[in-house]
Amino acid sequence: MNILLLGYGKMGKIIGEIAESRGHSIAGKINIDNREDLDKLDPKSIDVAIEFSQPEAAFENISWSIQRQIPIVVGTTGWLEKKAEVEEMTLTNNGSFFYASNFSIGVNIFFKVNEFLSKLMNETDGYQVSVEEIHHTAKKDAPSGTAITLAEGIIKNLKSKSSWNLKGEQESSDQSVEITSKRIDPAPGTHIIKYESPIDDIEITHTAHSRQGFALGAVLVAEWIPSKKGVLSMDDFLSF
Ligand SMILES: NC(=O)c1ccc[n+]([C@@H]2O[C@H](COP(=O)([O-])OP(=O)(O)OC[C@H]3O[C@@H](n4cnc5c(N)ncnc54)[C@H](O)[C@@H]3O)[C@@H](O)[C@H]2O)c1
Ligand SMILES: O=C(O)C1=N[C@H](C(=O)O)CCC1
Repeated sequence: MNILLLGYGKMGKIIGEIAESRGHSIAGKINIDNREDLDKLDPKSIDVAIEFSQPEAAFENISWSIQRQIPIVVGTTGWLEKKAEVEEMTLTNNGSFFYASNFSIGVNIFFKVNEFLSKLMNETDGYQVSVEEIHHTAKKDAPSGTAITLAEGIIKNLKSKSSWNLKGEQESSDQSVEITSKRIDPAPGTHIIKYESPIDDIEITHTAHSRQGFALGAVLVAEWIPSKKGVLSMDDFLSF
């Protein structure tokens, strides 16, 4: 496949290496300082675009791809206020759009464990749930997209919770899942769910040791998406 990399920073570079090692070619490596190179590309020669840029850039990159009928796999976080607009654009243009807050297979197993645990926690009172995420200091958004997905998984399953808040930025309440964001180098991504009570604590953790798992997941989805249409997610891609 011929893959366009929209965003060629820490993630784009690893994705490019993995894609080439799997026999793919790279149609372009687009960054903030060479966006004009997009106009030199023949959209028909591109099989799929992979977008890992930054929150302010994602919407424009996604729109560019969808309007040219190029399937797009998006990992950029922190732009979700525009997701409904992108979904509508995808359907209007008969395009293919895939977003995941986290492409690691391990994290997607962790998402399911989180949902199962939060369902079980309806059976008892007295535990206070919270989410903590730890990432490197260059990360632009907080909370992480993964922490938001985890909080949404809790809200969907734990009857006592209906919203989430970022500690130190937004007010907390009894109905809210509090998320704490920490920035410590070189953390590629750690997420902790804690249920605390005076008697005991229950804690589950996912720790990424590198960015390799995120990048491999994005390439696997890029290999899968060209034959698919519509608004797609990890639940469509994974069989668990
Ligand atoms: N979903 C996942 O699994 C996952 C995993 C890791 C990172 N991320 C997210 O991916 C994004 C990128 O992470 P990173 O660590 O590679 O960041 P990074 O800062 O290392 O790289 C971002 C790159 O985007 C480029 N960029 C900025 N504006 C652009 C534009 N208009 N068009 C094209 N490129 C542009 C920058 O020049 C930079 O090289 C972040 O939002 C991060 O949260 C998601
Ligand atoms: O390094 C980042 O930035 C990461 N972003 C994603 C998020 O916000 O959840 C995934 C983990 C790494």
